[in-house]
Amino acid sequence: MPYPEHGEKMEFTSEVEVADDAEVLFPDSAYGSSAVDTDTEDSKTQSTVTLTYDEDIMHKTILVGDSGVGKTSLLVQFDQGKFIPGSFSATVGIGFTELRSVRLDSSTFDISRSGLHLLNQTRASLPPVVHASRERLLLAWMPIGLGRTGHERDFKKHAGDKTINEYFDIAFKVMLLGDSAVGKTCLLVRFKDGAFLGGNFIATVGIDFRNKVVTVDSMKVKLQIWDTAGQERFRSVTHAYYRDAQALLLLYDITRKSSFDNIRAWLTEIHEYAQKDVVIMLLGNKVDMATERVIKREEGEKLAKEYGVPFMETSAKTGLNVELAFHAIAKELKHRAAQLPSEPKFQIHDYIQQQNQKPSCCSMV
Ligand SMILES: Nc1nc2c(ncn2[C@@H]2O[C@H](COP(=O)(O)OP(=O)(O)OP(=O)(O)O)[C@@H](O)[C@H]2O)c(=O)[nH]1
Repeated sequence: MPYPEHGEKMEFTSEVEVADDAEVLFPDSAYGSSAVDTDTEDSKTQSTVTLTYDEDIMHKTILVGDSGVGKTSLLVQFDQGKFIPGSFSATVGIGFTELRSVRLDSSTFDISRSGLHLLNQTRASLPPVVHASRERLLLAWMPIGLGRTGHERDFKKHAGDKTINEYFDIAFKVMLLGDSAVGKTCLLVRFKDGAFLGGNFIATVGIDFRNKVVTVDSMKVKLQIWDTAGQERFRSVTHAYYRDAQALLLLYDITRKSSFDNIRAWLTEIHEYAQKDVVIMLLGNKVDMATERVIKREEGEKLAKEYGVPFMETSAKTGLNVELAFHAIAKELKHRAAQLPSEPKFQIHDYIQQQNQKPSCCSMV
């Protein structure tokens, strides 16, 4: 059920038939997304199906079923065209495979700019009707995508996610939460690519993620950062992801009072859906818009203190405190996971305060 947004078009005229010489190009299986800059074409297969689409389409499909029924094998068959026999090893959590360009007959279904994310999850909704060959699977999957994230195209501009194969010692899942338009996507893009997404605001649809490896005390820490849609209508989608997040960055916009007032409701949701020991950080974003400020810094500090969470003001536009926010989270998570008994307990509040006192901290202007 694709969302009819951003001008995408997709038509299915009849039962899918695919030529035997169908071939998958550029398969990729990894955590994270990457970019291949190829042109998008409208495509047809042997007159029985007509697909028309543009680059703005994003398809996400979830494989569901009991443990051991063959979800992973089906995905590997589709992605790599082979069956991996041997001892069964259960999927832990969730994984995904992304296909970026798929050749079918003489036409090329180029989904490189948006990606096809096939989520492999033990319990979820949206079971697709599938046929057990990768070409048929593709066509079975294509029409049931979840939509796309609004900034996908802008992500791609920043040329690829090099962290896919980057070495890391330990990985954590971090989520960005907060009302729509507070700057979650911009904060992520600033941290990941060092760039600011100005221009027209395009709301995130559903959820998306990007990886970044940071070094904490000589350990490589991979942050898998999930960017959620702030709009109410996507809330039930994003709730499902809270459970296995180790850290949550909760944002409000210092120029919009309602986004600050809603922080209490966000914290209630967090307490309902997230792990009890999840690391939470409150961020007042858009601090560069000083003349339009309606929420004082002290108000943010007071609220954070009330809930016992660290706080800072950020700007995705100038980069102020963006690195610091993610590094503080990475440090806290790393210390929790790999703290030597001899080491003193890491104090995230103290760390932020110390870093803020450094004269060169923390802007990338
Ligand atoms: N001046 C300024 N503008 C910002 C900043 N961060 C984001 N914006 C702008 O605010 C708007 C919303 O930013 P997004 O990052 O897309 O907001 P979001 O929280 O991801 O929104 P949803 O995807 O709907 O949840 C965009 O027009 C951005 O350019 C900032 O730090 N300073």
